Amino acid sequence: MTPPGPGGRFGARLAEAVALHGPVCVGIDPHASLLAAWGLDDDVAGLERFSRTVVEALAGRVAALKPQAAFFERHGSRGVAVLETVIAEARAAGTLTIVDAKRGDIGSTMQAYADAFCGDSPLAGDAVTVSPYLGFGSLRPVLDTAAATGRGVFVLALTSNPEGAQVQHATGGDGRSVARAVAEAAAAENAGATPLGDVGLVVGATTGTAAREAGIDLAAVNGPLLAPGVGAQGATAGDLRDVFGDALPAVLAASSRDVLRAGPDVVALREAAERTAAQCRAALGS
Ligand SMILES: O=C(O)c1cc(=O)[nH]c(=O)n1[C@@H]1O[C@H](COP(=O)(O)O)[C@@H](O)[C@H]1O
Repeated sequence: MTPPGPGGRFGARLAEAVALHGPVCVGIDPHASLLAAWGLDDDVAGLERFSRTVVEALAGRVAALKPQAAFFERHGSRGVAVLETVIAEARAAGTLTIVDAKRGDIGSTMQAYADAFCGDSPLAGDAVTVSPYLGFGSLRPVLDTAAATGRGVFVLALTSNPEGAQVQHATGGDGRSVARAVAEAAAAENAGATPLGDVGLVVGATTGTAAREAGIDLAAVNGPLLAPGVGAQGATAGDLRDVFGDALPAVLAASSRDVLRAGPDVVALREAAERTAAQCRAALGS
């Protein structure tokens, strides 16, 4: 049975949210060091206070929130329960969530991940990040479940970390790099969708001209382009132009620590998110 989705197609809902709030997604990454900086203990109560403060500060004010599952999982099942609360509270406030879980496995297991993150489960947000390194085809269950429930999928293509290049720029027998093959497979999923398809890519804001050099036509992907790395990893809003070229209208810049450092004061968190959104809007000309 197809579980009920969150309402409407993801690509369209994201485009609407970006038009309203700007092209920025704020990551909820409750690092132990951030909990300490906020005067909270590194335990489930601290995690919950931190995460709910971010939702209270930013829900209804940013295009999307991106909880990083690892920071919840490191607290065990009670941490995962906090992640479920974050997803539910953001949804109640009408704010999209991208659950950053970066899952990837053989197809039969991928269906279980699809059920968890795109099905009738409290861990299902509006979109999920996935890893294509068991083969793009292994993602089929999550692509199909997401499509059936109105959710989105962000597939790693050119990640923001320097080590990613070793795998992502490797060339296959057909002469295409791994990243280019991933981008073209995503484009095939999004063919004909307007204004944006539901299968996005992750392309780090730190990757400079790598996409162009690899012959990747990011505009042809016709899906949202999640660009982490703005702020703490050294990328600026201005770098987005170089990275994305004529694909800029599809970009959703992501920043976590750079915004979260402004907390725990909710007004300061809002100002930090607004500042990032204004810089990205200016850089993207949107
Ligand atoms: O999928 C992601 O969001 C992601 C992909 C990537 O290539 N690089 C990357 O940093 N991320 C995530 O984006 C967040 C970056 O956090 P900050 O560096 O604090 O802004 C982390 O949760 C990362 O796991």
